[in-house]
Amino acid sequence: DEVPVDDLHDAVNQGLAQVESMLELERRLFAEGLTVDRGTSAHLHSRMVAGSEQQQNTALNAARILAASTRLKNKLNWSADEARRALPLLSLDNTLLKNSCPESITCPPADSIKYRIIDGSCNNQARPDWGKANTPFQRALNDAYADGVFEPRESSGPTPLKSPRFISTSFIKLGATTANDFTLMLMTWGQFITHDITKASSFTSADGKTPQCCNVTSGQPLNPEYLHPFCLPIDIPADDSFYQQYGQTCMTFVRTQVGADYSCSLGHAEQLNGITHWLDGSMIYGSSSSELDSLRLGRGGELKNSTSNGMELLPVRPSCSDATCYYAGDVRAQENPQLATVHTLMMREHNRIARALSQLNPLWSDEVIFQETRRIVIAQLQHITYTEYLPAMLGEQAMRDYKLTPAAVGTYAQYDAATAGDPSVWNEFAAAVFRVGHSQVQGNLVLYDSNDVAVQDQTFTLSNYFFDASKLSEPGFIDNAIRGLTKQMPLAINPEYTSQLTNYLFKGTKAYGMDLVALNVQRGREHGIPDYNTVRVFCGLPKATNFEDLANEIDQTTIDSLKTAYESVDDIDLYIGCLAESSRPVNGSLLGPTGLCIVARQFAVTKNNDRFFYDVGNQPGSLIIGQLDEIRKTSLARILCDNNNGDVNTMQPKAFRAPVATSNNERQQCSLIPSMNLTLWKDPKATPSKASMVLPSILAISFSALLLI
Ligand code: HEM
Repeated sequence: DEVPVDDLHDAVNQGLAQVESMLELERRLFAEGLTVDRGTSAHLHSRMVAGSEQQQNTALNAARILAASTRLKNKLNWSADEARRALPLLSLDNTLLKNSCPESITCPPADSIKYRIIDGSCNNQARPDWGKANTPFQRALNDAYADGVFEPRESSGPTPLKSPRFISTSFIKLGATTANDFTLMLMTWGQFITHDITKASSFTSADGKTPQCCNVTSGQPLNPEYLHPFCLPIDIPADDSFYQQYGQTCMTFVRTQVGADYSCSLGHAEQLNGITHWLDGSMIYGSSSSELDSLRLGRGGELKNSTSNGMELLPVRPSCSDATCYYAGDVRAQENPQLATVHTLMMREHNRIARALSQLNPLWSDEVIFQETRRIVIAQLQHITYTEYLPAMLGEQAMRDYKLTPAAVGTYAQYDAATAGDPSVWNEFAAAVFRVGHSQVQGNLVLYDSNDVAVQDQTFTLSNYFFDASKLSEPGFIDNAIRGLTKQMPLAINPEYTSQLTNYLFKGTKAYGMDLVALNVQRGREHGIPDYNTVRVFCGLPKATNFEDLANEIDQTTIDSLKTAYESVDDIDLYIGCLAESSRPVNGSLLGPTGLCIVARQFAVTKNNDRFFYDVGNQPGSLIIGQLDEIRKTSLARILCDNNNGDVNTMQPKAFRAPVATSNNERQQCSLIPSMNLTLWKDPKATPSKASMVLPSILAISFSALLLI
């Protein structure tokens, strides 16, 4: 039915007013000191999920649209389903919210775009916004907001869902079962590429402050009148086996910034992805031109760096004095030292290639060398992810079933802009499923010397080094960490976690930190992610009518612990369901069927809709066949060999797999590991011809002659 125009305008006015009062309340709360303090775990967490200034503006505009959507839904007494259906049909074009909609993007002609635009826009001319930074996630399934707009998912029955911390303590076991066929690099690469494609930022004020959602002095919940509207603190049961001793019954949690899409209509909340959705090296190069400017050296196509103890390290922020001074294309680069090591190696790889291209093509400008190098590094990143990482996570069968394997010869012929779809990251993937990788995290990091012997005094505990990459400048650290990452095993993906993540996340100098499992569960609920049973059906599995129906995919012990956490089989959080499934992984994969289906389909979406994907031919940005063949020789092992501090001379060819003879993957001399031949990038047009070299010499001679006179 038609919605009365007056009701629409009223809702718009009320939406605008509601956000104004939110800002007013925010000023009052912040004046009373209700922001997160430096040095607390909440502060480190806010660094992990910090949004840019541009993101904050976009998010506030979207909050206005959301507030109007809720007002209208309430006014017209719509059910959640009615709201879901009707709101997106209501255009804001003729309302005061028109200015809150994103402005349309104009692209240069497709033929002229040889290199990816840094913010991810204009990959597909028909939808220039697709994949751009600061655009919303998309969803594989309908949202599961309780009100069809923004209220977190609720229980399927009369009893409310249990607190995420309760779910964590009743379902997750502390343990350290390892995945013996793999290396810890599999975990770190998973985190590295996560930071290339997805970043949900918590709501932050215009001046970059994060609301505090608990009473930090007492550790108890805040009085509701002090709660910022974007706060959604996690209840900690009073008898919690860990936090009880510290008197904590509240874990701070801020909801994610929301975004508005280009349809300029009302609708449910869709969270904002602060970085480009493409697998395009944005964690190396940034997702905006200002970020890129701050990363480029401006000479020889290189990236900025710093030097310490003779080592090339990430650049250091000016006038920074704490442990978090390095920076890269993503603010999470120093979240842990191993991740910062991989960032350092990829920065070095960029500079290594830039120097080689500059030698081959002395006449190329900084810009050309930079862009050609960036294109090669992104191609390597994609190649390693699709030929080494994903086969290890998903198995060879799934690589075939989901057509994820890039072309081994020639080019991939099927890219067509007219049929390419939306490449945006799926909310279900980012807010729930891919987070199962957290289960692979080791609590103690072991480093190995050049004899592959563990260096006892370099072994460290993760929670002492969150957002502290100071170790990277210690002599020997990077090379020993490379050997550690390619020798130490990750934990298996299963319901066992290290307490470093479940009790000590971002603890800093305190005795306790946050619980990442609880954060993940709360995040899934507040993003309106559907429950596990619903997603099972989307993935082709039968709907379970009771817990025992899960027995084909989940082992009995794990089903029993699901029963302690949930009243109904329809309540299971997607992230927890996928962890539970990995107790019975699909043959050849580390994931159960639902987790595998979502991860595989996400990576298909990311690859197939990307005009610049490295094996796509016949596009202005395509690599020529000879170059593509060189990219195919690349491997993570080669990158580790090429960019260490000089002490890593051997490496197993498959760096994500254990260095053992039984799988024909022993460490071998680096010289035996194939490498790219960069002469394929020698530009015949750009080589100084004899004539062009004669001219400058004549000029130089004449100039000296003039000086002599
Ligand atoms: C030491 C290692 C790691 C730590 C400390 C860590 C920590 C975190 C934290 C604090 C968040 C934000 C939680 C929230 O408030 O919602 C997060 C998000 C996430 N993590 Fe990790 N993580 C690690 C490794 C990994 C790995 C190995 C993977 C996957 C293989 C992964 C995948 C994700 C994903 C997909 C997100 C959501 C990102 C977004 O959309 O913003 N993480 N992680």
